Amino acid sequence: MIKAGIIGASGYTGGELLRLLVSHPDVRLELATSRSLAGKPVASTHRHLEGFLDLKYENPGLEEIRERCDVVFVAVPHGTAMNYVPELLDGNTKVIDLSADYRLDIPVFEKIYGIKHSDPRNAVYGLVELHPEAAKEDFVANPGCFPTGATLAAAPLAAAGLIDIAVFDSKTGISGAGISPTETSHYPNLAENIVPYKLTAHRHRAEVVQELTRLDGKLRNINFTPHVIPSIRGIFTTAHLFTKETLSTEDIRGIYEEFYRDKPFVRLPGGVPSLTAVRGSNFCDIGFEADKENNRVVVLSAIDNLVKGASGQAIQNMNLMFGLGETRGLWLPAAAP
Ligand SMILES: NC(=O)C1=CN([C@@H]2O[C@H](COP(=O)(O)OP(=O)(O)OC[C@H]3O[C@@H](n4cnc5c(N)ncnc54)[C@H](OP(=O)(O)O)[C@@H]3O)[C@@H](O)[C@H]2O)C=CC1
Ligand SMILES: CC(=O)N[C@@H](CCC(=O)OP(=O)(O)O)C(=O)O
Repeated sequence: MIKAGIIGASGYTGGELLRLLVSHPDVRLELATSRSLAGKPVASTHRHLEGFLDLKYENPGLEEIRERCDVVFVAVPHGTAMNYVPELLDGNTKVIDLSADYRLDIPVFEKIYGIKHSDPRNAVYGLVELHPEAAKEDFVANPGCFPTGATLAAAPLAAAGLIDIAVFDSKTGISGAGISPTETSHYPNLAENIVPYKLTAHRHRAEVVQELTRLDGKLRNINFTPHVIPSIRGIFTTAHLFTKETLSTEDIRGIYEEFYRDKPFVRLPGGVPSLTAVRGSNFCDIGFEADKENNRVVVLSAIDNLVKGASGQAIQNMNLMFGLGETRGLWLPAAAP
């Protein structure tokens, strides 16, 4: 059994890691850390786990965490994960970081986040569908939630060198903002509302640019605008991809089917994808339609931000890093109505 630990287990992605790992056939949950809740039962705050685990939150030193765990998921805010990762990697423990600290080249990270990086190491970007080499690593940077949905929506056309301009319009549920309440998450501000933010310069744009330009070095014009919607989970992305050639919907289907062949968590169900069809699952559902008149392809993607956008994708990475089947413990349908 793989002994797994979670740093930052009291948060939303921590809770989702616990939910998925508690029934993973090859994992034993060894450790859930919290600075503020040490000594309290994990199920006293993650109420959905009542009856599933006896763990109590702990707050041990990094050396002890390393000794007790074969894998550690770091689920703390960006700018703080880099305080944990170097010492965790100072042994045989594998580490998957859910924060943004190791997703970008360091100069790009420092510019976008305004944070001085304290650790010079690089990590593989763990978007498994594009980076199978992550399986060979002991340390993986788990992708951002918006970039997962946006990059998967555009990757096949980028890899074919067909995109001229990419415009991503994404809508997220509020759990993307983490467990601490904010003005935006206050019920009267969000219910019956839609809140666009960081209209032209959201920090996740850099991840989408990094990944799409890896696929097509000539692609320059990449735009991203996020919105918060009054739902708890899910990211729905509408990508307007202006193409260099006129494509038909059938052309696009051929390109996407070929690109995502043997990628179990990307589905092309036909028609318009739905957040409810992926909620609680590790799937990314993609739909598309050609607008021949304007050389535009509209691609739609739906993910659960806490699963494919964070904790599920982290477990997908863990499975591959330990030589397990990619879908192990993750082959679950959505909690649709
Ligand atoms: N929510 C989402 O949809 C996604 C989140 N992520 C990333 O995953 C990471 C975790 O996100 P999320 O679970 O939403 O965050 P939360 O705010 O819900 O939880 C983070 C937890 O980390 C602990 N923490 C906070 N500050 C520090 C610190 N300075 N040092 C150590 N521990 C700290 C807190 O626990 P305590 O105070 O009990 O110690 C807190 O419960 C973040 O980097 C986030 O950006 C990535 C993809 C999607
Ligand atoms: C609604 C909301 O605030 N979402 C967050 C993104 C979610 C997140 O956790 O970002 P990472 O994937 O980089 O960790 C934001 O816009 O900053």
